[in-house]
Amino acid sequence: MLNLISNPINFYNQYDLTIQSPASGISLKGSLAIPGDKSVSHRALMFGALAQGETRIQGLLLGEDVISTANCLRSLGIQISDLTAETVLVQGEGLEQLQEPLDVLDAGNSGTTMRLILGILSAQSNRFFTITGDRSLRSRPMSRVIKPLTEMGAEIWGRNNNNLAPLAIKGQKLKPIHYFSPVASAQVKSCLLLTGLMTAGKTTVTEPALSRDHSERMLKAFGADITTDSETNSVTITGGNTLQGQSVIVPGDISSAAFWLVAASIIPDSELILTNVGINPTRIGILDVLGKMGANITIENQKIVAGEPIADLRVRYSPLQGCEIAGELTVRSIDEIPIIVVAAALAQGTTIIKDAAELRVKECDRLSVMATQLSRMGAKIIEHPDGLEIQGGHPLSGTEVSSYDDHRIAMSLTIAALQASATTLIKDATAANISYPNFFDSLQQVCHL
Ligand SMILES: O=C(O)C1=C[C@@H](OP(=O)(O)O)[C@@H](O)[C@H](O)C1
Ligand SMILES: C=C(OP(=O)(O)O)C(=O)O
Repeated sequence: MLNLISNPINFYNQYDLTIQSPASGISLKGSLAIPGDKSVSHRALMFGALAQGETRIQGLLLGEDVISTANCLRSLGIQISDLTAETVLVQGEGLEQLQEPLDVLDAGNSGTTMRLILGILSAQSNRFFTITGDRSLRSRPMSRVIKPLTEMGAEIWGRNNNNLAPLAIKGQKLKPIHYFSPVASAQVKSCLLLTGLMTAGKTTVTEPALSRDHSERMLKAFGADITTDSETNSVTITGGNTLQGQSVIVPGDISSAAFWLVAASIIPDSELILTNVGINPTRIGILDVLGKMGANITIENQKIVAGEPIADLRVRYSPLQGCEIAGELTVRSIDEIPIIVVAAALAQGTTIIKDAAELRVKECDRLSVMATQLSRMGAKIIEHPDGLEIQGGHPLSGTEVSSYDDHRIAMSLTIAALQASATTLIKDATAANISYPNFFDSLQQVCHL
């Protein structure tokens, strides 16, 4: 644990972090309980709201994105108990019982909240809804869900030819479709599954590669009629089945564990144990990427909890080599690419990341921001339209960098700064609270001088 007198990690003010490289270096040691999975937390709240009876959620993530989902659902008339309690209770109202809110719903910074809720609202007949978000979310494409929803008969209006929030939705009775999504996106798939749940007949979504399948698993557990076809990456829901409230145990988020997996791999003499991490096969691209790079990670105490596989991950320092990441591996590590860029910058040799154009429409343009901010610290990165080429092994040195208010960039730059010489100032580092509220406390806990 850090001695506070010589603590090199300090908040410079309310938002910005400084990390000063200590002369003797640091190492990371200890055990961390990883906070709840963000994707699973959003779904537990939403499916609980649509179910009959009570849903009990243990391990809900208290990140700002999940709080946005809870606030939207409360504005739609759903009772949700104190989010800080060990078990959060959601009193479900059934499939089409949401109330018309008196004000604009606010999805904050959360793409998952906005896209999944659009699927629910579109099918709430004879009610009118408006939804917006923060500056980042108002610039993210919503036509990817509005287009298929409109094919089902939904009425949705927005800026930029019905693409950008604020959006207005008039709930309707809808008709089922078979949608061939041009992007592998769990948000598109989950949005349409939710609409399909409330629409008579069979709604099918086929995607070019399998995106995370938490909705399929959890909807099935709540009693929905869902079938999947792994050969065609298709999922079909038959509408009309009521959902029944369930007990959900949220696994630790592997996307949050990823920062520690990379940090301990690149910082000499480190060893961390990350407990109760979700290892759903659609989410563990980061383990495959780090495996290809030569990381030393072992998976221990595997078990299935509430329909999701979990395990403890032990990671020890190990010199990394560059590798290529493309195709379905990119899809399975999509949120981890920013921290993979840090691993690649400190690895020997070249890393090539392809098929990652989706990163340009996340909370910020994550390809461009990681390339520019890490290059300011001395990394050698070439940007391509759909990816990055990182020439590893160039030493990093501290300077002023910005998170662009993106949680994953904030945490990735923090880990890079631990291996940089001199002092790094990370503007808007507190963006980390979107998905990892105690990230900096955990960092203090495992940092050893
Ligand atoms: O469904 C989800 O919970 C998510 C899906 C992914 O987005 P896309 O569906 O846009 O790929 C991911 O990037 C996001 O962090 C969470
Ligand atoms: C892209 C992300 O989330 P969302 O799309 O829900 O804003 C993320 O958490 O990295």
